[in-house]
Amino acid sequence: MKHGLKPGSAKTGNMPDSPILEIRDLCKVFSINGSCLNVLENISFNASEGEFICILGPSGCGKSTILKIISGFVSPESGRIMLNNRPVLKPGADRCMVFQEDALFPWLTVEENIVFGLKGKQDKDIIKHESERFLSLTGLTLFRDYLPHEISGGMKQRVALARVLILKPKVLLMDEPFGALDAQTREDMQNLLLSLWEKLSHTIIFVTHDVSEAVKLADRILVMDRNPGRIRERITVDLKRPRKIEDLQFHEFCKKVYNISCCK
Ligand SMILES: Nc1ncnc2c1ncn2[C@@H]1O[C@H](COP(=O)(O)OP(=O)(O)OP(=O)(O)O)[C@@H](O)[C@H]1O
Repeated sequence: MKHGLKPGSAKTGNMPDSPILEIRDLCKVFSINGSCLNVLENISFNASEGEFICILGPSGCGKSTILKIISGFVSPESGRIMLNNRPVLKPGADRCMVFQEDALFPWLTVEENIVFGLKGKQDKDIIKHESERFLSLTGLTLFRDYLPHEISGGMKQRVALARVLILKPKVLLMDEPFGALDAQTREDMQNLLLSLWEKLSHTIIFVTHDVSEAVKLADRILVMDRNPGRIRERITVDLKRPRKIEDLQFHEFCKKVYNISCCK
């Protein structure tokens, strides 16, 4: 059972006292052609261990910038990030990112891509063991010797997911990872991600602009405004899991979130 929850239940608003990730008062300004763009203003939220948070908002509201700041690749003007009570000041393997573009190494096989981050850090037996485990968890065992150009877009995203999960990050940062996939593959990937999350208990911060994707996946949804990017609303998704888009309750919840995210 993951993070002390009953299987099939969503978290309610009662988060443990000590979050794994604390984001406090993040502000970010980008300078473009001599003028300043106030991209993020006072972004604050916590994530509990094993929590699945979706950040939902319109294009340009700063969703990706939040992930880049958490990953340590972009510095905020002000504010702080604490991971396990330690300040985040630079990139680290405890925070891994999955993007919309798979960014696999085209000259490496599926298996070589998956174990790439372990090379030189673990001994051969452990790498082999972990490789088998993650190939199996992501349904890629039969495709281990294929090159990226020989597999489908959904399979590439499975490789991208396995490649970061094998590093056992504390926090998985996902930037519209399924945005380029067709509807059926996208649903398959959402289900795969949820099953991996149940087994591996990662904390996930997932960016999307798709309301039904956020409702299907999240324990909590942070709805953002733009210009400047701010958190307008925090919504606990108290629907039972697994969530099915054909259920009336799911549909009603999506309508509620849609109304919140669309009205000013
Ligand atoms: N390195 C940069 N230099 C200047 N401006 C930037 C930079 N990165 C992002 N921006 C600007 O910051 C704003 C927020 O960008 P960001 O990519 O975080 O938004 P987003 O909500 O993820 O958008 P989308 O959903 O379209 O990906 C945009 O106006 C973007 O042009």
